[in-house]
Amino acid sequence: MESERCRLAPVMSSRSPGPPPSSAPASLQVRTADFRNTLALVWQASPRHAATFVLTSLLSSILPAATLWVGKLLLDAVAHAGAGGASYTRLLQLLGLQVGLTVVGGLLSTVQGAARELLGDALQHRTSRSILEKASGLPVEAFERAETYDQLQQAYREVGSRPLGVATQLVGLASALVTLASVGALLARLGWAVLPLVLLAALPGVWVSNKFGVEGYRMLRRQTHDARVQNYLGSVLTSDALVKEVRLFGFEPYLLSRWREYYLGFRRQLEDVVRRRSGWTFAAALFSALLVGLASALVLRRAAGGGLTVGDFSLFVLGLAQVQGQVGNVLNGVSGIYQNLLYMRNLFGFLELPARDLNSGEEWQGPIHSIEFQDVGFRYPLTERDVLRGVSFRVERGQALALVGENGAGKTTLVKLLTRLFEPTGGRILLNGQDAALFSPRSVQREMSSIFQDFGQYQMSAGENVAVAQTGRMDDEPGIGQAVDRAGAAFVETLPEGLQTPLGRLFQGGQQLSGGQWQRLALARLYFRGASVLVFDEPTAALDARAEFDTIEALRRETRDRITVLISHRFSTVRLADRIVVLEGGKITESGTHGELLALGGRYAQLYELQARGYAEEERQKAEG
Ligand SMILES: Nc1ncnc2c1ncn2[C@@H]1O[C@H](COP(=O)(O)OP(=O)(O)OP(=O)(O)O)[C@@H](O)[C@H]1O
Repeated sequence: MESERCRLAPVMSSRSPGPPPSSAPASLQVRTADFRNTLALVWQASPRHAATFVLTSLLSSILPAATLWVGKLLLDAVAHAGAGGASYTRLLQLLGLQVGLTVVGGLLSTVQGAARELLGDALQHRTSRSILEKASGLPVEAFERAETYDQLQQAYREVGSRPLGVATQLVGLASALVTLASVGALLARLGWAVLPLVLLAALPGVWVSNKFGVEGYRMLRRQTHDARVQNYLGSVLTSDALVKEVRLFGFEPYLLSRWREYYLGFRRQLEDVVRRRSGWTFAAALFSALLVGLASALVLRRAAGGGLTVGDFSLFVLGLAQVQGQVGNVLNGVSGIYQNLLYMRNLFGFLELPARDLNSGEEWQGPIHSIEFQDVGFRYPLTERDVLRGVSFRVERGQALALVGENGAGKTTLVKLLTRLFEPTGGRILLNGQDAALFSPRSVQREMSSIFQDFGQYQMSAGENVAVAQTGRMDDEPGIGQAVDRAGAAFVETLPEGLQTPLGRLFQGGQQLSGGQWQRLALARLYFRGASVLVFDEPTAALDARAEFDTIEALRRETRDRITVLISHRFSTVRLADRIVVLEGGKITESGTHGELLALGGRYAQLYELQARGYAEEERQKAEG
């Protein structure tokens, strides 16, 4: 059985890798669809703020040309004022216009910033919710694959900035085009070659930034899996669940050195990219400076010939910076949208994972009276070995069925099939004589309750730890109390706030429980759901002798009008079952009552003898000691 409790959230690294190495490059069609979907995502997150953001951005985009023109008029007017060419009133009018433009610009940019911030927040919330909704609809098997964790991690990383990035860059692109066209028209007046030279000067820098943007993305994409391993190593060092083992065995230095090895690998790749990018960036800057110098020389030649006013020259100097900036914005906008869409694929890729509709199929009604496995086989996805083969048995209401077998025999897998977390890959399961596959998993699961070997220890209140089994009855304190009593979890009453006491070490004020106490609470959770099938996977593993006895008594009691399925390595528990099934290598090798199996003298008898001998030896040593 895999230990899910030890699988820790990947939270330790500052790296932000892209998609996994296996993801194929998306076609143009996919990119176009992603683009549309991203914009839809942004719009739906908050139409009001999205519209405000677009409008204010576009209005702002015409301000630079207007400011340049008014500035030129003002300078020319000042130059002529001395010679009586412009009155003080005229100068004041132009100044008023300039101040007015600045005020409008400030207002637009304030509203734009506020709209962008609120839009970003709404977008982050909406995208996170989509991811969580998707994750909650994924089949259990998806959580048993490393790829799912890669995709989930990548999707989460893109939540914050990418969708807003695409929208901002698109709006920025449109605004830059408007500014470029208007300022470009003003510059074109200064000579036919000036504008093309200035435009050309902006290109190399943008090309370099685009080239290395894509390269950076590919680098992160290659590193995704290793970064997750690194995260895991870091989280082992900071895990409350593992700290005891780590300290005792003293393998912190080993973990740290492996963690650092991964870092050094990432570092080498980063250094390579930074080195090449720096060289290219410098070359681009050099080329750009040459072209700008040429354009300036052309303008100065015209000035020397008396063909330019002071205002025109100032327009050239300021316009040059504007055009360069805007060409950069246009091209960076295009490449930025492209790059952000690469990352958005990670998010959409995750959101497109096939979900399992737990509600598809007929609605199961009423209690389950009988369960029959008919020649059931199972193979985990992407593996090549059947872990269950030709499994057949029947169990009815009022009976307890025990599954026995060595580690890895297939007991938990069988329970996963029974509880419809997985579907058999061969044979069928009959419930009350009807094929379980016809009914929706969710409706069948309502009739089942379980305590798994790796049961949850939820960092919530004690009451919530029980009531999550049936959230419709969250406030049913008497019901929760009864379940707690049935599970022998009386310690809950001694907690500072009773059922309201927060549990676990993760959050402030949380009370930590012992392994056995957590297990009793998980039992209470099992009882809280009024199910007709109860599944106990190692229910006494963490319990002391007294608690084990209580649990066995409870099992007897609970079985009377239900079906109980029990997995245990403790024969003291197993022997009470009405029917015992022995699994070996995924096949049933023996089945019968405790007495029958002992009489048979097979595998069961052998394992039982072994355990009994162990107990007898213990007793003898105690007596002697
Ligand atoms: N998610 C999985 N993907 C692939 N193989 C799996 C998966 N889970 C379990 N297995 C394999 O299936 C086999 C049966 O595992 P299972 O957990 O059912 O055994 P078990 O009898 O419950 O063992 P234990 O007594 O140790 O809990 C094992 O060989 C195991 O490696």
